[in-house]
Amino acid sequence: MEGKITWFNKIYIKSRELSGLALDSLFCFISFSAARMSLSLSFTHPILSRHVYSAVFPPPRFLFLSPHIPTTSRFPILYRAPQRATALSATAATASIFRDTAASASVFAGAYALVFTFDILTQKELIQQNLSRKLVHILSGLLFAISWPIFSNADEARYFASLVPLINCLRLVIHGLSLSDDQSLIKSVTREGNPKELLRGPLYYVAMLMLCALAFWRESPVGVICLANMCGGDGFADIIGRKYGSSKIPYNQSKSWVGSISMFVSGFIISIGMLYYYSALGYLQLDWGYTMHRVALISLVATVVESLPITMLIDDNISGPLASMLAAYLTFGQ
Ligand SMILES: C/C(=C\COP(=O)(O)O)CCC[C@H](C)CCC[C@H](C)CCCC(C)C
Ligand SMILES: Nc1ccn([C@@H]2O[C@H](COP(=O)(O)OP(=O)(O)O)[C@@H](O)[C@H]2O)c(=O)n1
Repeated sequence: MEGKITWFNKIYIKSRELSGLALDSLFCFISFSAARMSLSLSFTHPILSRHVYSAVFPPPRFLFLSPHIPTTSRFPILYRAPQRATALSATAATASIFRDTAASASVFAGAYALVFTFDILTQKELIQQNLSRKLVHILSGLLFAISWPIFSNADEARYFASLVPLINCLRLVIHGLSLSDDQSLIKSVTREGNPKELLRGPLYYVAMLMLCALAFWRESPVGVICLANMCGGDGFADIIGRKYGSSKIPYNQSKSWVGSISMFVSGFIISIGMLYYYSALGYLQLDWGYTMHRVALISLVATVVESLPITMLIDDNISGPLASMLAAYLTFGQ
């Protein structure tokens, strides 16, 4: 089946060189119909370097072999992926800059609001300080990754988005060195209220957000999977492991089986959720059969690395994300 399909796509590509839109549409329609009729058609074609869809999760409404022409999304605030390299006119470029500046400001305001909200909840003793910090850990990175589609389709959009973690890195350094005092930040983000704590876990965490936005952005599954495991997986490992983790891991008495299992399950579920979000907006074309297996492997790698007794050598906000990034890059190849 796979060999025949490879020949089919070679014919399709040749026909695209020789014919016009008519044959192009015909082949795409036939390919699309064949793909949807199969139970789990999945192949990667070296020329196309694409994964086609399984019929289980029908692809978003666009031609799965050809890039999709941007259309107005069901959610006008979110941009669908640009499917053909369209030269941006000067007007469009200016509009993109305004759009991305506004998006950066909004996301930055969201970051402030998130930390301020949990500070108030902690001050009013509505939630414990440890839980507050972990919820900030879980929500900050995931909401940051979820916000990426509000930026424009311009190539520079990722740099505007990365301004937010960059400014937060500066904020953490300034307050971590006690050059200025921000008790709201210190209480929401540190364990014992020591400003110097800002220079370790939180700083590495925000640096990873910036790295994922710059290096992978919306067009690669690697960044969102990495953040799903660092933010969601590690966050729930702490919350559930701290509460129910009586049975410790033999090689690391500060970590528990329940905590690690929680990390694996939440990292996997949140990764799939993020990938489906980006797939639904047209940024990713995934075969869900293979994707599920790959994501499970990546979450397992992240969980094992997080369980290792190496925190004194390297913070788990560095080791975990880097391990996830490497595993995701090797399995997804992009
Ligand atoms: C508590 C945090 C990290 C500590 O991790 P660990 O030591 O417990 O392993 C998270 C620190 C978050 C930071 C202060 C704020 C980051 C904001 C982010 C760049 C943008 C979020 C935007 C979104 C729309 C809320
Ligand atoms: N795999 C894990 C991870 C954390 N935990 C629990 O969560 C607490 C904090 O975990 P951690 O040291 O990784 O915290 P962070 O470095 O992520 O802030 C641990 O002391 C454990 O009680 C667990 O039981 N199992």
